[in-house]
This record gives sequence, C-alpha cells and structure tokens, in this order.
Amino acid sequence: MKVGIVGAGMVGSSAGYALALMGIASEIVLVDQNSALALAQAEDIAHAVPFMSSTVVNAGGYRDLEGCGVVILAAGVSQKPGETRLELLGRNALVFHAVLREVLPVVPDAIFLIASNPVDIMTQITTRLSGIAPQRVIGSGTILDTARFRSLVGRHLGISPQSVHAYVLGEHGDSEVLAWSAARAGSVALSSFAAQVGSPLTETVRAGIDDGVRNAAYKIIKGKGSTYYGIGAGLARIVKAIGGDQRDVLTVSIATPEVAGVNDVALSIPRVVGAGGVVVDLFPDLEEAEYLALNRSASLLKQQADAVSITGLL
Ligand SMILES: NC(=O)C1=CN([C@@H]2O[C@H](COP(=O)(O)OP(=O)(O)OC[C@H]3O[C@@H](n4cnc5c(N)ncnc54)[C@H](O)[C@@H]3O)[C@@H](O)[C@H]2O)C=CC1
Ligand SMILES: CC(=O)C(=O)O
Repeated sequence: MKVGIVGAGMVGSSAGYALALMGIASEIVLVDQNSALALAQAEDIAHAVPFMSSTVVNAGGYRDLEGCGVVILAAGVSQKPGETRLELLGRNALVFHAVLREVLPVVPDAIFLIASNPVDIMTQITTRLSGIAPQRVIGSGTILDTARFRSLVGRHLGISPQSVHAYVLGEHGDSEVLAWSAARAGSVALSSFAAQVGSPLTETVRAGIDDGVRNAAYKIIKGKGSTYYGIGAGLARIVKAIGGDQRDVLTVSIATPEVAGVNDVALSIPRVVGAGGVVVDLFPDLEEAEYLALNRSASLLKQQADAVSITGLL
C-alpha cells in the first residue's frame, strides 16, 4: 500500500521510518511546507531500507499523494515544555484547514490517520471539514497512552507488555482514563495476577503508573524537546492493521455518536481496525468512577471541539 505523510517533522519522519523498517508500506511519500526537510527525511529513511525492506521512499508535493491508501497528517506545531496539547488547538486547526484544502481533492478515498495535537479535536475537525465517513478519519488517540500503560504494568509484573491487555480511554491528554477494572494479564484479572506473582498493585503503585502514563509526554518534552519514536511506531501499527485488514483491537479516536452519555464526540475507546478503517466500536465494562471520568473527558473534548469555528473548506 502507498502511504502519504503530510508533516515531515519529528512525528511524520518517525512514522515513515517505522513503516519502512517494518516493510508495511510499498511506497511512502513525505510532504511538508518545508520541501527541503521532506527531501532530507525521505533520503535518510531510504538509506535504512536496504537493511530491512523494499519500501520506496520519496518526498513530493500534494499531487504525489495520488494513489495513497492511507494519508498520515502530522503537520503543525508541537508542545513546548509545560504547554498542554489543548493549547495547540487554534494554531493546528488553521494548519489543517490549509492542508486539507490541498489533500482532499487528490485523495478523496484515502483513509486519514491524524497525529497532530490535540489529536481528538483535530480528528473531529477533519471529519467535519472533509465530509468523509468517520470510520475513515482516525486519530491515533490513546494508542500511545495504552502502550505506555502496558509497558509500565508489564514492568511492574515482570512480564512483556504484549501480555498485558489494558486500555487508556478518552482524551489523548490530561483527562484520559486508565481502565484498571477491565485490565488483564494473560487472561487473568490484573489484581489476581499481581497477587500471584507477589507484586501487588497497591494504591501507591497504581498512582505511580497513572502518573507515568498521564505525564509521560511532559517529562519527555522537558528532557528532549518532543516525543516521536513511540507515536511513530503507533502510527505504523495502525497502518499495518488497515493495510493487512487485520481487524486488530486498538484504542483509536473517531467521531462517535455517543460515548459515556456524550453525543457526537471524537475520543478513544477500543475499536476494531481493518481495511475499511474502524469496523466496530467496543464499549468496555467500567466501574462507576471510571465511567464518570470518561464522561468528564468526553464532555471536555466536546466543548472544545464545538468552540472551533473553522468552516468553509467544502
Ligand atoms: N498523537 C500523538 O500521540 C502525538 C502527537 N504529536 C503531535 O504531532 C504534531 C507534530 O509534531 P512534531 O513532528 O514533533 O513537530 P515538528 O515541528 O517536528 O513537525 C511539524 C511539521 O509540520 C510542518 N508543517 C507545519 N505547517 C504545515 C503546513 N501548513 N503544511 C505542510 N506542513 C506543515 C512543519 O514544516 C514541520 O516540518 C504536533 O502537533 C505534536 O503535538 C506528537 C507526539 C505524539
Ligand atoms: C506529545 C504527545 O502527545 C505524547 O507524547 O503523548
């Protein structure tokens, strides 16, 4: 499958690198308003290909996106130390208005995969501006937070993150919800598994993991300016599910008719992802406190998305 990436900065190039190493895309096209950057990133990634795969990697203009099955949107500004994702909204909404005007006429039938923050609201905006079916406008949502959650739980229990089945729901951001009650290790309830291996999940341990997941981006941005390897791999994972029609259960964000009592909101719940984009939505059983937290997260996102007044693309 040919994959386009608009925004060849740290996130876009990391996604391109992951896609090329994993051999998921037959061809990658990187597009950026800084065409010299797109060209340099494409050349650098292409030089990794002979070691791992046969992906063809090029830089190009918007017209070169023709034929893409998936287009990743990673253009825009990223957080400065201490800045929240929501504070990027005004600037990135304008970037998306400009980008979608160019991209949509070239690839009206592609699946759009949104990375730019605040990713849930950018997903809602893209759905509104494009008129494309919500199932085909997918935000990376909490795929990265879920990976962070699984990584920290796995580390605590002394097992691989792939053996931890746990999800982060809601906003990819400060109001996200770690669904502890639905979490499993193997097929065993998390608290039971933890007791059996002698590593109980005390309140203190849970609070430490919650902090590690919720504040990971702030800590990494303080240390090195931005985050990109994790989301690069996450984006490649979503493209793999689409390209291979894998029907993987992933926490991704799409505009959804109703979640936790809130109507028409884009946020993450587990969803089945395949060739058509999101194929099925899954609503996990939650404890009351988790349900209420998801309701608060959904309400916040809805309020922010409804306040965006960009129109006039179509
Ligand atoms: N969804 C997630 O889990 C994550 C999302 N992000 C978000 O991804 C976005 C990109 O982050 P980085 O790659 O670190 O930023 P970056 O600054 O390295 O790259 C952004 C690129 O967008 C390009 N760009 C800006 N306006 C454009 C336009 N109108 N047309 C074409 N290209 C344009 C810039 O030239 C730049 O190369 C940010 O919004 C960031 O917050 C970052 C990490 C994780
Ligand atoms: C920056 C960002 O959204 C993240 O690393 O989670």
